[in-house]
Amino acid sequence: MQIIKNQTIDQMAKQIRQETAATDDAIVAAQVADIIKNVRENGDEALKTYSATFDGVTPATWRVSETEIQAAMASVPQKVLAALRTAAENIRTFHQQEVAVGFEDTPREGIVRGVKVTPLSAVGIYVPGGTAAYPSSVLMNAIPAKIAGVPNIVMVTPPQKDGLNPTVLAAAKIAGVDQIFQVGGAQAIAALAYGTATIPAVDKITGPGNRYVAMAKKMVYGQVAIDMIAGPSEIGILADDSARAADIAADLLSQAEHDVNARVLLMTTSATLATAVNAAVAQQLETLPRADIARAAINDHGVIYLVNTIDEMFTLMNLVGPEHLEVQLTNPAQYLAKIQNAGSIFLGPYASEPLGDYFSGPNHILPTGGTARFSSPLGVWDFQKRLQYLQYTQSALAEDLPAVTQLARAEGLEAHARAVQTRFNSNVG
Ligand SMILES: NC(=O)c1ccc[n+]([C@@H]2O[C@H](COP(=O)([O-])OP(=O)(O)OC[C@H]3O[C@@H](n4cnc5c(N)ncnc54)[C@H](O)[C@@H]3O)[C@@H](O)[C@H]2O)c1
Ligand SMILES: N[C@H](CO)Cc1c[nH]c[nH+]1
Ligand SMILES: [Zn+2]
Repeated sequence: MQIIKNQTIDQMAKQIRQETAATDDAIVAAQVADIIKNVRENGDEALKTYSATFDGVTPATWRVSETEIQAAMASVPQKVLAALRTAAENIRTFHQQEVAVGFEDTPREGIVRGVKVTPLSAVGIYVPGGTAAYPSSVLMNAIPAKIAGVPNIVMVTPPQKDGLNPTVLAAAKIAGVDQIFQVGGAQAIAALAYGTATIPAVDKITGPGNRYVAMAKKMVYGQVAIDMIAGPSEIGILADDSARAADIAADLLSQAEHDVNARVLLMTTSATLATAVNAAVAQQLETLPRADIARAAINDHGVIYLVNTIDEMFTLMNLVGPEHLEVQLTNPAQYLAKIQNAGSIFLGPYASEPLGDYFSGPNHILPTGGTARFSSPLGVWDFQKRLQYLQYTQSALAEDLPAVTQLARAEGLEAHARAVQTRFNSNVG
């Protein structure tokens, strides 16, 4: 990894801003715009072309049948099913605490105002499947949707030459997904946004994916809602001399192996640790099955910042706003207050990032590319919406009438003033 040292905090901040901006690729944008247009105009025919081109296979049917799901379930080893079920339970107990409830109040006699919360009617969940299978992303998407009460959860995932990964289908069964379609990439996002003859249009699309998927979600926003930009994985680690180089290297590689575009950062006050982490990364890469992907990510998007103080680390990491942030500093919990921008935070020497990817309960669908400045982890809140309501008695209306008509006329909106006045007149009259 490149080591940045002997620079001022302003110089390092400038480099971080440049790296973050570089993730929004104009070539990808143009390609994805084309795919969306084609799917919108040509529906399933366009899906066939893109599946053949990008996935090397056009499935005989887009929809996965119940028989295929049952067969997949039967083929998954019991130990894997047990682990999936325990993970599902941990995710469920965590997310049940996120349920938003409405309220109703009576600010004065005769006035009732409130907010009612309702689930979205139909959501599309994207489950990645380009270079790896992601049963964990099925659980992370579908369980919060289920808790929110969404009646129609439509899953899409890229087709595979040998059929869909059985553990992905088992996870969908465990989580209660309603329909599964084998289509991936930007074309799947376009299909969910606009609908095709076989794939239903939904109200919101959630879930992670590579840069094509992330760009497509960004582009269909407005036609449908999206959860966030959840693109290629990222990890930022803050470490001092108390951290073990081998542990840091392992966690950096855990995210680097996702994608050649994954971003991995270490900020440390220790020059000795920086050198040791670099050596450990090189050594661990030698035995990693997905070394090619991880090496490309480390070489192209891997940086170690050697900083002067712990405060500098937090200032710079808040500029990055990484998807995952590990705090491997002495007494890590004391630093929570200093963190403003990060998707998910892992404190101390034992909270290794993959615990969050698979198992412990917090969601692994998280904002990337610096968007943790304004986005949050996927949660039950993403599958709920709010409606407001208001009711008045006649005497409450009489009391508020003068102020409301004043405000309407101050805006030059006479019809508004008359609407309220008329209601009052007709009711007294
Ligand atoms: N941010 C998060 O919350 C989070 C969580 C899990 C995974 N991830 C990320 O999800 C991604 C998974 O990526 P993946 O590639 O394995 O699966 P994917 O399903 O995201 O992407 C595969 C699809 O990309 C499309 N594609 C591939 N090359 C293309 C090209 N040249 N032009 C147009 N489309 C193309 C194809 O349609 C293919 O089906 C990784 O980047 C990983 O880091 C992010
Ligand atoms: N680290 C990914 C989010 O960036 C989530 C994941 C799923 N499986 C393994 N990892
Ligand atoms: Zn991961």
